[in-house]
Amino acid sequence: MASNGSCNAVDDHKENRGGGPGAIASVLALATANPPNVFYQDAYPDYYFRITNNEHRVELKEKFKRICERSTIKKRYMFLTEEILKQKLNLCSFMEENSLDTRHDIVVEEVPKLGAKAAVKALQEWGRPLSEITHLIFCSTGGVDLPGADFQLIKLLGLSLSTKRIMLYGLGCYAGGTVLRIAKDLAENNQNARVLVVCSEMTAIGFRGTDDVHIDSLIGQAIFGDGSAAAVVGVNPIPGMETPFFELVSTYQVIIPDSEKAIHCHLREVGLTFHLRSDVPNTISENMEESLLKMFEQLGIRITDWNSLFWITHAGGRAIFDRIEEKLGLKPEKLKATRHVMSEYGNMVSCCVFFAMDEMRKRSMAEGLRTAGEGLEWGVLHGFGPGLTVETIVLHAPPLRGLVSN
Ligand SMILES: CC(=O)CC(=O)SCCNC(=O)CCNC(=O)[C@H](O)C(C)(C)COP(=O)(O)OP(=O)(O)OC[C@H]1O[C@@H](n2cnc3c(N)ncnc32)[C@H](O)[C@@H]1OP(=O)(O)O
Repeated sequence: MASNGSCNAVDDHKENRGGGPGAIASVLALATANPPNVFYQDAYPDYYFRITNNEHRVELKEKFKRICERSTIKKRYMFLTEEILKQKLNLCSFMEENSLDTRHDIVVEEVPKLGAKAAVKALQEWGRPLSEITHLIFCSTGGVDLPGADFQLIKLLGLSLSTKRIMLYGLGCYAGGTVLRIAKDLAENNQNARVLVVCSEMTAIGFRGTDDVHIDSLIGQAIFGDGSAAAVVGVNPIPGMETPFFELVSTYQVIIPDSEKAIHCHLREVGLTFHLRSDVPNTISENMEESLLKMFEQLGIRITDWNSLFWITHAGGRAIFDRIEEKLGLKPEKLKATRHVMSEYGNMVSCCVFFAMDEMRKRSMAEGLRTAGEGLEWGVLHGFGPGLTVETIVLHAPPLRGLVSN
């Protein structure tokens, strides 16, 4: 990497801000959670074709096996168990009308609870009084309700009733970047703000059987999993009490032109449908470099090798990581955290970037590295999803100052 001086870029950024010096938001605590039920990918084709009553589709099952194998996923967690599905057979057909109520009964109840599981852990790690949480951003693809999952979470956690809430439904996989972008703006522009960010995603909104035609829907059944993640974001960390793991230096959201039909999902009486074109890996990878160059240029940093950064990328699908590596000349270890998330949990929509961030920081600390970003100072976080929408965040990882493995 060539730069105008790594830390200077952050200092310049601080000085240019209306919020005054020091007003740069950091991730101060982070945690993840999953439902208890684990599904191993090598056994999943048998289970899935049996539970959805599709065992007669022998060739399709073989194709599903190939997709599962090539996904590089080892296991996923899901709230829906065989026991539950046997009682809710309308979730097991391909397009059962009137299944939305069944799905909603589950996700409206369970999405806030799963979110609370991660939030409790993040708040514990943060260690400050609950009353210091000023804002809550809650994000979930499914479970639209009034009052929403944000309201339920306030009750579950016992947060102040005057916590300022933002509820984001239905964004999809780029939302991990979106919530951090909004958290940064809130934290940097409201004195003493501490923003609790929570993502909670459940496949119950779109779990379904299969037909012979819609292979993209079948890919969704092979890769998505349930999970939740939470982070506390704020400026001016209290020395000795709050640890800034990753500074959110700058953010960028863009729609890739003419890619509207590449990933789209629709909430119908049959639940959330999932549509995916096979050009997604190419489209995402081909459009990544331009945004990165633009962002680093604005910070006065010239990158000559993308391997000089640490990478936190949405665990969307194996073929996407392969194309990104090829396109940007990344060494295989650069997307290690993302590939780890894909392998151990599958695609958990908005939560994936937080899982990758947590994995990276824990590994960095366990290995005694200088920063939570694999010992490096600068990194990027990418969320991508319907639109195609890409969220990019430039991250700065300050020195860990003697923190040891947890
Ligand atoms: C929800 C959100 O908001 C955001 C998201 O994250 S959406 C999800 C984004 N993820 C993706 O786009 C997945 C990217 N794709 C992949 O990771 C890989 O293609 C994969 C794991 C699905 C398969 O691995 P692969 O190396 O491509 O294996 P490959 O042998 O070529 O494909 C397996 C089969 O799937 C089919 N296939 C792959 N992608 C397909 C697609 N998009 N549509 C239809 N069929 C597809 C192939 O034709 C192939 O069929 P045959 O075995 O009969 O030839």
